[in-house]
This record gives sequence, structure tokens and C-alpha cells, in this order.
Amino acid sequence: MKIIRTEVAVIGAGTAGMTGYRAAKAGGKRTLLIESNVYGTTCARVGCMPSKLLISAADAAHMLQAASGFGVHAGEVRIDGKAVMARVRSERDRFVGFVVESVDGYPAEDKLHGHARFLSPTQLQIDAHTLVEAERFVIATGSTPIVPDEWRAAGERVISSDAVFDWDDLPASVAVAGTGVIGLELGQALHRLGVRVTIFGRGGSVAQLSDPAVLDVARGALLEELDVRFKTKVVNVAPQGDGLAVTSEDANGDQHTEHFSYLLSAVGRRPNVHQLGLENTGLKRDHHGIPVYDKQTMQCGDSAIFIAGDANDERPQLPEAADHGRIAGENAARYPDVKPGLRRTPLAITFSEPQIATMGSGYSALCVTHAGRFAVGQVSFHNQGRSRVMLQNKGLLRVYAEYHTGRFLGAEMIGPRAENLGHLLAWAVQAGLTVAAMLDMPFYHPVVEEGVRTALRDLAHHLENAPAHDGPCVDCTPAP
Ligand SMILES: Cc1cc2nc3c(=O)[nH]c(=O)nc-3n(C[C@H](O)[C@H](O)[C@H](O)COP(=O)(O)OP(=O)(O)OC[C@H]3O[C@@H](n4cnc5c(N)ncnc54)[C@H](O)[C@@H]3O)c2cc1C
Ligand SMILES: NC(=O)c1ccc[n+]([C@@H]2O[C@H](COP(=O)([O-])OP(=O)(O)OC[C@H]3O[C@@H](n4cnc5c(N)ncnc54)[C@H](O)[C@@H]3O)[C@@H](O)[C@H]2O)c1
Repeated sequence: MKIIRTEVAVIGAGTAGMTGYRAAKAGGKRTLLIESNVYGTTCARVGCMPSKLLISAADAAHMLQAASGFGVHAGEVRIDGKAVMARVRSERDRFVGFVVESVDGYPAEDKLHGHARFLSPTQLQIDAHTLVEAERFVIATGSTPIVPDEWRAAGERVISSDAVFDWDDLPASVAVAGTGVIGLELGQALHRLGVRVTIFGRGGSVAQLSDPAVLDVARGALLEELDVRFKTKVVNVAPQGDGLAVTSEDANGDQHTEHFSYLLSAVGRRPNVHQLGLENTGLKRDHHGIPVYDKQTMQCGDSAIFIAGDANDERPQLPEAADHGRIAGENAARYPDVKPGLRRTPLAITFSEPQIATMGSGYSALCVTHAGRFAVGQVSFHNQGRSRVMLQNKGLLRVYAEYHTGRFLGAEMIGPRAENLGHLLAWAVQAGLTVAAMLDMPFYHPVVEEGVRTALRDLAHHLENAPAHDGPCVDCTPAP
């Protein structure tokens, strides 16, 4: 058995791990990056980038059909599934290539291939070939799509998002289980590319939304275009011909069996913390098996072990993986003198159409932290000038602010250009702006941002009716 001694060992060469590796090296420590699979990251290989490539193809197909609303007729629309998937794969490979090129640039002695497992708080076993002894560790092992065992038993036509980007043609039909981010992004994209798609949601949730009013509008907007069956569970999956028989059950208990080429399981992702030997580290773990860690430093307890990216399941998104990785790597190098790193205002975007964005504190969280202490303003995009001009006048934006201080707290929306409005509003939250200060900012004409102004004016109006008995939040607002 080979033995390697190092100062920092980083487990996982995804976005969080690569960022953590670079930060620990910049902190002057001998660092080893351990990866069990191929290099290239989830984001580039099977995540953000290939999914957005598929969505862009779907947008192109949709634009041709939507053009008739402007009196512009494109003629017969033909979707060449092989060409669509060839572009998805070749552009994906290009992005993966950049990542692999970066890893190729790391010194050979800094890289080790194999599955890492803790034997003790200072030792890792790598497959059967190497023992790594390190002073400090960064766990950056990512997450894995959940495919329930009873579905998996139906064979290889039950897939996760990982499989979609390796298709060399578009299938005839796909059942999607889950109305989360992946279910909606991929389900809508496939539908727009001519695939027969049914999306099953066991409840009424839509992506990351929590505000009942926005959820209501979101469900309506999706149902106008897509076959989404809310409150309907997939109860049985069985092989049938070259596809699957999928049986679902609605809220009345009525069952329905339909044939699909594939079942795409989009019911969430599980952090990769279960085959890591964490029981040998002495770390305290939560009920999901994730080590209890500090969200500002990424440190697990007071140990020399740090956890970053999807592995800690806090905000499983690419920008967070990079931030976590940097903070974890810097602190691994600095240990025991760890410091809080920069955590940004939460921002999440679902690339459906209409797009969905949430930023700052969401409605359900505010109902707990600010019960009775926040006001709500809103705008419907139905009659919003520029949105109507573009034939994208669907959606609702709800904005939240604290009574008395007028501090802007967050927003949830489905609507046009949500990826852009989401950034604008997240920056306002992080800058600590009040609603009055936001309304002092420039707004051009005619722009979708005028819709934001309408919502903020509505919010300012509601802030004037602050309940007299309630002071500002003592836990979260600086003293006057
Ligand atoms: C379909 C899809 C679309 C997405 N779209 C977006 C988007 O548009 N925007 C966005 O912000 N986010 C998006 N995400 C989320 C984003 O991709 C992830 O949050 C991010 O890539 C996580 O990075 P990571 O470094 O934590 O994990 P990863 O990149 O998965 O890296 C973890 C690495 O650890 C390795 N590993 C695991 N266990 C071990 C072990 N024991 N030993 C050694 N190595 C190990 C794995 O092989 C892997 O290479 C999407 C995700 C998916 C699935
Ligand atoms: N645009 C983006 O930023 C983006 C895109 C894709 C993925 N992601 C990340 O990947 C993560 C995982 O995405 P996801 O869509 O798999 O998870 P998710 O948590 O967003 O959604 C899972 C959905 O499946 C439902 N569900 C759970 N069990 C079910 C069952 N047995 N049957 C039917 N439905 C069931 C849940 O209620 C939920 O609505 C996201 O949390 C997100 O952070 C981000």
C-alpha cells in the first residue's frame, strides 16, 4: 500500500473541490486533490451547461411557433433531434474540455485517482491502493440524483438527468417525476422540442417557490403549455415494449397507466456523504448524515475538516459551490485560525419559461423569522407594458420589506427576464437598500424593470400601514 502525506486533502474535483484546492495552495499548503470519477465537474458535464444548451434549442423552436402571435409565420417547423443532441453534446464537450485543461495544469503530484474514505480524522483510504495522511481536509464530494429503487427495478429506461445529455436523438416521449428545478427545466425543453412530455408532481410545488400567490400563478402558467399533473404520484413503473408502462395515481385515488419511452426521475439529489467513512471521523452529523458545520467558515465542529458545495446540501447551486470551496480551502490552509468568508444573498433561478427567480429571504422563511413584521407588494406582468409588447406578459412578482425600517428583504417571481430582475433585486438585498432608496433609482422606459417599480410602489404603500405595536426585528436589524 502506497502512503502519501500531505497538509490538505481535498476530496472531489468538482467546482467546490477545484476552488478549494486552489485556495488551499494559495494559502501555502501542500495540497492533494482526490477524484474517483472523470474530471470535468457536474456543472459542465451533466448540469448547468448541457441543460442550458438543451433549453436554448427549445427556445429557438418555441420562438418560431410564438412568432405567429406577431403576424410572422415561419412555415413548417422541423426539429432535427440528432442535430439538436449533437450540438448539446459537442458544446458540452467543449465546456468540459476547459475544465479538464485546468486540471491538466495542476502538478501531477497534487492529483490522485480513486474513491476516498475516512479511516480516522487524519487518514483516508483511496480504493485499495493508497493511504493518505493529512492534517486538514475539504469534503467536496457533490451530490447524486435520486432514483427510487422501485423505479430503477424497471430497467435502463428509468433515467436521471445525467443520461439525457448523452442521447444521440430525441425520444418520442418522456414521463418526468418531480416539479422541481430539473423536472421543469428539462420537461419543458423536451416538450418544446416535440417530445411528448407528462410531468408528475406529487404535490403542488413549483421549483423553489414558496409564496402561495406566486405558486398559484406559476401552476397556471405551466398548465397553459405543459401536461403537468399536480397532486399525482407515480405508483408503478414496468418495462413495456421498448419503453415503460407508467402508472400514476391522482388525489382522488384514480389510477392511470400510460406508455412512455423513458421515465426521468427528477425527485431531488442526495449529498455524497454516505460512503465516506464519516463514522470514523468523530464528527457530529445531522439526520441526513451531513456533518454539522458552520455556514460562514465551512468548518465541521472545531475539527480540521471542512465541507463545501452540494455535499453540504445548503444551496446546491454552482455559484455557491465555488464560494463554499474557496472559503473551505482558505480556512483549511489557515486552520486553526479560521475566518468567516463572504456569503452572498441567496439567489436561485429556474430557466423555465416564464423564468422563476427567488432572492433574499423567501416568503415561507419570512413567515417564520418576520411573522407579522413584513409587508408585501406585487405586480402582475399581465398588463406590464414591455412584457405585453414582447408577448411575454405572464407572471407575478411579489416583493417583501420590513415594517418600520423599510428594509428590502427579498422577492419571489415567475415572469419575463426573471434571471435579470433576480440579480437586480438580490443586489438590492445585499446592499441593504430600503424600498424608498430603490424607488430613487433610475428606471428607463419601456422596460420590464418598470414592473419592479410598480411592485415596489405597492410595497411602499403597504409599509405605510405598519402595525403600530410591532418594532423592527430585534434579531436581524441594527439598532436605530
Ligand atoms: C441538470 C442540472 C442542472 C443544473 N443547472 C444549474 C444551473 O443552471 N445553475 C446553477 O447554479 N446550478 C445548477 N446545477 C447545480 C450545480 O451543477 C451543482 O450545484 C454544482 O455543480 C455542484 O458542484 P460540487 O463541486 O459540489 O459537486 P461536483 O461537481 O459533483 O463534484 C463532486 C466530485 O466529487 C467526486 N467524488 C464524490 N465522492 C468522492 C469520493 N469519496 N472520493 C473521491 N471523489 C469523490 C465526484 O466524482 C465529483 O467529481 C445543476 C445541476 C444539475 C444536475
Ligand atoms: N437552474 C438551476 O440553478 C438548477 C437547475 C437544475 C438543478 N439545480 C440544482 O439541483 C438540485 C436538484 O434538482 P431537482 O429538481 O432534482 O430537485 P428539487 O429539490 O428542486 O425538486 C425535487 C422535486 O421532486 C419532488 N419529489 C420528491 N420525491 C418525489 C416522488 N417520489 N415523486 C414525485 N415527486 C417527488 C419534490 O417535491 C420536489 O418538487 C436543485 O435543488 C438545484 O439546486 C439547479
